[in-house]
Amino acid sequence: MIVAIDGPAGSGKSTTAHAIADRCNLTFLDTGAMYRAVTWRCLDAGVDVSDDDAVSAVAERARIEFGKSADGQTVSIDGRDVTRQIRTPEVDRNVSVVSAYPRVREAMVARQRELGSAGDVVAEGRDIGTVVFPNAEVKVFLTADAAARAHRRAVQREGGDAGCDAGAKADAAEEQQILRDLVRRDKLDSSRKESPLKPAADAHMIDNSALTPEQVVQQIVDLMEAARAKGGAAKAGEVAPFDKGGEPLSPKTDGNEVAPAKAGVAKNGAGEKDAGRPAAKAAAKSKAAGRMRAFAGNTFDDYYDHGMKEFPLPARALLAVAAAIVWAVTKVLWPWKIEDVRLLRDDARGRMIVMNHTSMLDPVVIVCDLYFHGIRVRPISKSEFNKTNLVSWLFSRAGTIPVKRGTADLKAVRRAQAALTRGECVLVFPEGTRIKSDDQPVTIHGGFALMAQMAKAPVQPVAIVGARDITPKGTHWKRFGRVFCKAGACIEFSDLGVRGRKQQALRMEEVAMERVYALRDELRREHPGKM
Ligand SMILES: Nc1ncnc2c1ncn2[C@@H]1O[C@H](COP(=O)(O)OP(=O)(O)O)[C@@H](O)[C@H]1O
Ligand SMILES: Nc1ccn([C@@H]2O[C@H](COP(=O)(O)OP(=O)(O)O)[C@@H](O)[C@H]2O)c(=O)n1
Repeated sequence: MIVAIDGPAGSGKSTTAHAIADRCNLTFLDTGAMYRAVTWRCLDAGVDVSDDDAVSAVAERARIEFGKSADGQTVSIDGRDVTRQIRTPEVDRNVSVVSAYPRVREAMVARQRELGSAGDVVAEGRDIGTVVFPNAEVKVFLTADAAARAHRRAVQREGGDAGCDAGAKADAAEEQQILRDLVRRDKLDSSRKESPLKPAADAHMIDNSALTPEQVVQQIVDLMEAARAKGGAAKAGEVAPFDKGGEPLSPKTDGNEVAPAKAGVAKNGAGEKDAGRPAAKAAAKSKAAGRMRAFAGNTFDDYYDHGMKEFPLPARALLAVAAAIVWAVTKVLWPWKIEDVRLLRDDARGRMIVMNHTSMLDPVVIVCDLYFHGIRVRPISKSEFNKTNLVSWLFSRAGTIPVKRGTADLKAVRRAQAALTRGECVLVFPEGTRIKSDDQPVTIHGGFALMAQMAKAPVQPVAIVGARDITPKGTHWKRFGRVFCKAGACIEFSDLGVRGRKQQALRMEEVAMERVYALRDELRREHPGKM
């Protein structure tokens, strides 16, 4: 299970996350400590924190590790233990500037996913529920009023603990200064362009101004239990989820792995035991984590296994240029428009997008539109397309995941699951082939529901009309013409009204395709003559 705790400074995230990790035997991931460590490294090395490039270079090169000591968790950067150094007022004052740089965030998020990859994590920070683990089963946004938070921090600086001692006092002038710094940092964190501090749409808000730490922990443990009951852990005899190595997951893991584990994260009392778990073992073996290096002999599989934002720089640059060209050309030749596009763009979660299939323009529309809104889409493509190395090369850089049709291609299922869990969208055409006329027989391939279910991701229906007309049956000529798409609301497994994983997957197949065809029919009514 992944538990995401976000909130402003001094709201009790670390205290709460630490206690939950201890109580529920989860890995504790303190993401703020990572931004602090980078900030400390820059200050220590005399790097100007207002220099985006210089700071980003430090972050991209940094090796950040967590460890354990008698006092709790330790953090080191490039081999230096900086557990205490990262908590100074100087780091406090500079960390929000450092954490606002996009390349710093990209490097930290990749490392956080890597550290959390074996699953069973409680991670705390500012963007955990929105960006780092958007498919976390439990998301909490902790708040407390600013004066209470400043008081807690002032007491903490003086070696006390407001959580244990409600009457603890701190120096009033110091407290005022902390309050000013904290309000300034909250403002910077909430107003930055990249991953600002904000609650995820599905986060539970907990204002703990008047709650004890124990009460907060209990509330979250209750939410975890409710989530577990709702998710209905995979039962014996039903669809068995698979880990990265192809082994069925143990009942304790839940398929929420995002990428394989590497050593270095402090696990609360479960280190050795976990190393023996099949999922963790297999994950440790795989290479699918962290940024890929350019010209390092990357294979096609490396591309299928990595997040698109982890592709090497030349591949990302190529994709940006290709997306811009394809967008411009298709907009001129077949002016296309997506109705209700907000439903697609304004959701940070990894979603399984399902669509009717009429032409090669269909994936282009979705992939390009979402690309320019920061959302990466992985189309599932027939492996028959990959006839030559050149095609495989191009398709792998475009983010496609190949599937061997007519087989239970578990590799493709696991790759799609990993992509969804990372927060990427996966695009599937369940009709399997381009449908050129309404009397063409259609067989729906339902694997998409299983992939979504394993990643605990919703399914989003989309329909397209008009694209069929640009390549009429029997010709290769392309006609000009307008193309219309329409996005539907996400369908959640929990809203299907059926119990049991198998039944839910079957129902999802039906409901999702019904919605796709209902959207298509609406488009046909709105744009008479478009098929
Ligand atoms: N519910 C609470 N009531 C009172 N004090 C709290 C509460 N939760 C945390 N604290 C105290 O506030 C201080 C800051 O908490 P911390 O967990 O470090 O916050 P954050 O990680 O959000 O910055 C700590 O000394 C902690 O013991
Ligand atoms: N996920 C995260 C975590 C922290 N941060 C940044 O790192 C700073 C320090 O985070 P922290 O969690 O250690 O801060 P406190 O809440 O403990 O004071 C924050 O003010 C943010 O600027 C972030 O941008 N994203």
